[in-house]
Amino acid sequence: MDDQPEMKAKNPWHRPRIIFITVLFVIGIVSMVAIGVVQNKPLHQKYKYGIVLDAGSSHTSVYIYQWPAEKENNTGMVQQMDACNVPGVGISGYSTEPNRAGDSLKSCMDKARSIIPNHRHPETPVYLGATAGMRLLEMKNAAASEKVLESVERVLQTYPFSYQGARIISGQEEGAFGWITVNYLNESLRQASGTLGALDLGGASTQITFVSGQKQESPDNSIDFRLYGHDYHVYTHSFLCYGKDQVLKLSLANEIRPVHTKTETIVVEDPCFHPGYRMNKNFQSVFNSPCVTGLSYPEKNFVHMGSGNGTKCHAAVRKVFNDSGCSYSICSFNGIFQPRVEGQFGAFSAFFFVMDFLNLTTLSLDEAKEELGKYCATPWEIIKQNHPNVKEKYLAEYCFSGTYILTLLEDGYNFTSHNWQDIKFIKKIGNSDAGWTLGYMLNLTNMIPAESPDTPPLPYGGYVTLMVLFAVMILLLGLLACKVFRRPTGSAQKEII
Ligand SMILES: Nc1ccn([C@@H]2O[C@H](COP(=O)(O)OP(=O)(O)OP(=O)(O)O)[C@@H](O)[C@H]2O)c(=O)n1
Ligand SMILES: [Ca+2]
Repeated sequence: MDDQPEMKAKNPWHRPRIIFITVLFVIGIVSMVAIGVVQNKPLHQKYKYGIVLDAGSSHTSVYIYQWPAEKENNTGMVQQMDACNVPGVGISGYSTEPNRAGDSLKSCMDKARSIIPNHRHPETPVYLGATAGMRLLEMKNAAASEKVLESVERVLQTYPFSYQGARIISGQEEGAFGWITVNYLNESLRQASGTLGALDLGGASTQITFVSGQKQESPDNSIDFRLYGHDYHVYTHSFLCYGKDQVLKLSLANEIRPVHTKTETIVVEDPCFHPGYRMNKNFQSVFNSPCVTGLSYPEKNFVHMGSGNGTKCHAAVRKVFNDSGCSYSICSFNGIFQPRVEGQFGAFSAFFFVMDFLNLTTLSLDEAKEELGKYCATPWEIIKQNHPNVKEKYLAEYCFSGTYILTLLEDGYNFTSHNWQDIKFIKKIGNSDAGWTLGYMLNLTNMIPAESPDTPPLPYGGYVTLMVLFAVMILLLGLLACKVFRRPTGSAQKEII
C-alpha cells in the first residue's frame, strides 16, 4: 500500500525523454566527429608543375617536376614527373647554325605541353640552364653563344608556359644546386643527420660539393646556406675542361704532341683504347676546344690506335692533373683548394653511367682497378661482340672513361681505398634524377625556406583518432551522467511523494 503514491508520482514520459536525450547526444557527437573529419580531410590533391631544361655539353634533357600545391615548402615534396632526352647534340653544338638549337627542343617541349594539364600551363615556370659546353662556346665565340641562347629563347617563348629565361649557369651554381638536389631528395635537409656530398661528371666539366668542417681557405669555393632552419658550410668547385669528353681530348693531345712529325701518316698509340681498335681521326676534333690550347695543326688526319693497357692508361690520364703549386694548406689539383673529403657522397651523371656500364659500382677501389685493367686489355672485336646494341663511339670510350673516373676520384679529389665505400654511384633518388636541375628550380621558386615551415602538430590520421577517442569518452561520460541522475536518491523519493 505504501508503494501506491510513489507509483502514481512516476512520470510516464521519464524513460522516453532519457532515450530522446541520449539519441540527440549521440547524433550530436557523431555529427561533430563527421564534420571534423570532412572539414579537415585533405582536398583532392592539386599538383603544380615546373620545367627545367638541362642544356649540357653533350645533350639537353627536359625535366618536368610536380608537387602537391599546398605542400610546396616541405622537403621531399617535389618529384620528377618526366624526363625527356632531346635528340641530337647539346645546344653548344649548333654554334654554326644557331636556329637549329631552338628547333631541337621542340619534340620534348611538345611532350611537356601534352602531359601537364592545360589549366596549369600559364602558371608553369620554364627555366633553361646551360652548362660547360656553352661556357666553352662563350669563351671561344661569344657572339655564337649569344645567338644560340636567343634561338632557344625564341622557341621556348612559343609555348603556353611561363617562360623564365635561358642562361649559362656558373660552375659554382651547378655544384651547389646538385648538392641541394641530392640532399632535398634524401630528406637530409630536414633531419639532423649528415648531408650527402655531390659528385657530378659531365662531358665538359665536373663538380665536387660537400659540407666540410675544416677551415675554408678560398672564398670562391665556399657557400653558406640556411635551409629548413639549419646552417650549412659547403665547399664546392667546378673544373671546367675536366668533363670526360674534354679530358679525352686533353690526354689525346698529350699523346699526339710527342709523336707529331711532318711525315704523312701519324699513328697515335693509345693505352686507353682496346687492342685492335683503329680509327682515322681529324686533328681538328682534338684541338678544336679552348681546353686544348697551344698547338695549331693543319687539316690532317691521324690514326688512333688502341693498345689496351690499364697501367699505362692511368699514367697517361694522370698527366692531365697538375699537382705542383698549391698556395693553400691542401689542394685537389691544378692549385685548387680542397679540404679533405668528408662524409658520404652521391656520384651521379657520367660517374654513374660509366661505373654502371663497367659493373664497378659496388667494388672496392682495388677490385675496380683490377677489373678495369682486364676490361681495357680485352680486344676491341670481343668488346663489340659482347655489346652489339651500344653505339661504337660510346663503347670505344669506356676504358678511358673508367680510368679517368678512378684517377679523378683517387689522385684528383684524394679519396682512398679506406673511404671509397663512402661514394655511392647513383642515378636517381626515388623517382627523380640526381643533377643540378631540381635544386635550381627549388631555389628560383623559393621552395626551400630558410626556416622550418610550420607543420600541423599531428598528422591527419592521428588527428582523426584523437577526435574519435574524445567523442567516445564524452559519450561514455554522458551515459554515466544520465544513469547517475536517473537513480532516485532517498530525499528525492520523499520530494516525489
Ligand atoms: N647513358 C649515357 C649517357 C651519357 N654518357 C656520356 O656521359 C658524358 C656526360 O654526360 P652528361 O652528364 O649528360 O654531360 P652533359 O650534361 O652533357 O655535360 P656538362 O655537364 O659538362 O655540360 C658524355 O660524354 C656522354 O656521352 C654515357 O656514357 N652514357
Ligand atoms: Ca651535366
